[in-house]
Amino acid sequence: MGYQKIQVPSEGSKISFNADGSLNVPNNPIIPYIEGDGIGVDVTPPMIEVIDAAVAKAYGGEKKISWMEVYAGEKATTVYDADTWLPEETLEAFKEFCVGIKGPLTTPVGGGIRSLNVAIRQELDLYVCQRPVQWFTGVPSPVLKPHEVDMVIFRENSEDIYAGVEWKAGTPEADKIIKFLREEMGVTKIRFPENCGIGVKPVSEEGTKRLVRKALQYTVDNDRDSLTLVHKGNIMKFTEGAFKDWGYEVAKEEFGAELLDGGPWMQFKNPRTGKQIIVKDVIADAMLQQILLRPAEYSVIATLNLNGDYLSDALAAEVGGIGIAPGANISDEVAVFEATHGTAPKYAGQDKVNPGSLILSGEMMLRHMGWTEAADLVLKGMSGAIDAKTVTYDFHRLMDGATLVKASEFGKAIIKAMA
Ligand SMILES: NC(=O)C1=CN([C@@H]2O[C@H](COP(=O)(O)OP(=O)(O)OC[C@H]3O[C@@H](n4cnc5c(N)ncnc54)[C@H](OP(=O)(O)O)[C@@H]3O)[C@@H](O)[C@H]2O)C=CC1
Ligand SMILES: O=C(O)CCC(=O)C(=O)O
Ligand SMILES: [Mg+2]
Repeated sequence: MGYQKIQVPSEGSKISFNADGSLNVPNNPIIPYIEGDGIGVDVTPPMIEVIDAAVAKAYGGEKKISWMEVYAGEKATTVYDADTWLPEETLEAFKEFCVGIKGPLTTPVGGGIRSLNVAIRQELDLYVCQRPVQWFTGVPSPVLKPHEVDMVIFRENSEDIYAGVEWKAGTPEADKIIKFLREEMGVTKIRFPENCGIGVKPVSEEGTKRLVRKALQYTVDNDRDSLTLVHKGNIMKFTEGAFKDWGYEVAKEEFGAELLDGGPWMQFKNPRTGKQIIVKDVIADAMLQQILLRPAEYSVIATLNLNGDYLSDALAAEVGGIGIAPGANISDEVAVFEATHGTAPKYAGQDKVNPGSLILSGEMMLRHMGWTEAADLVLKGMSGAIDAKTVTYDFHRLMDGATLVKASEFGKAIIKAMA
């Protein structure tokens, strides 16, 4: 399509799909990226530099990414107009080019615009938020055995209270919903019905099953030994509880899982390796304790949107913090890779923060594209830079004898360590 402000690179071509549903990645793919608000200016350039260096080293010039800037957030309001935060053509570009990456975008608390990050996930139906949590040797950690932390969160990305279906206290809309609940639905448990905000938590069978299906398939493909459904189903029975029940149903109906010792846990054999896979569930509050005290017992996690948000940052803290926690938002057609952290406004523009989260999101992107040699080099570079104790402020403040480097210098240290 013709774009208004987006400059499509003259070199390069689109990633597309083969008839069997696999990705067809040309040697010179065009990859759209959003720089991001706040520290976006600090982490996006090193990400591009590191990914380009890994691709060049892995393929000796045979492959190369053509980066294409697309706009969202504050930058969009300057490139387009003051009211345009998420241009339609940005979404179109992600759809057309199938694979992209983004820096963080600001969301005001309380009032103002709704989350652009959530809007991108909703508009493109990126229903899986995949966030791997893995420790790099030498990274400072508050847990005793950080090497035991190796989990992959599959967070449902399109439903739940996170979808933003809510009304402000005192508005006619909130009052109307409260009146309906009390007068037509017999609800007596709204403690203070006057001046009360109301939020809705949609959780569907379809939304749950497509997420859990992806998580179980990942468990099989990556020879993981368990999948844990994390929920608060004791309290929210028909949303979080239903998520658990539908999750077990997918395991039973689509993966042949059977009850383990009378249930509710289940098990099935990995059809690829013959190894046992346990499907279990843990209540969300207990899970926040479990991941600290018994991390070795958890591998793949499937959970609803808000739980997944909380778990992502909590788990990231165990392996060095959100400065190094990557992520991906994936649908059946489009994937947009994204750091777990936000815009950290107090550090914006200082070339100070850890670009590791976005760089590792880039690593996930390369793996998604099938460019595994380049992805492996990014991991090698990251490990090497940390081994050499050349680290940004977040690691430096917790590491003895380390050399403090800027965001851009950390990128260069990664590239140096790829050699
Ligand atoms: N996907 C997205 O785009 C996301 C956007 N946001 C948005 O970002 C804004 C700010 O949110 P906030 O709650 O402050 O959360 P942030 O993730 O932006 O920052 C919280 C703290 O995490 C640490 N941190 C974050 N990024 C890095 C990094 N790259 N390197 C090292 N440390 C880092 C800093 O800790 P310390 O102070 O200890 O140095 C920082 O103060 C909000 O508008 C929020 O809505 C939030 C999350 C995700
Ligand atoms: O969209 C936002 O502002 C916050 C999103 C967030 O924290 C996340 O997805 O992890
Ligand atoms: Mg978050």
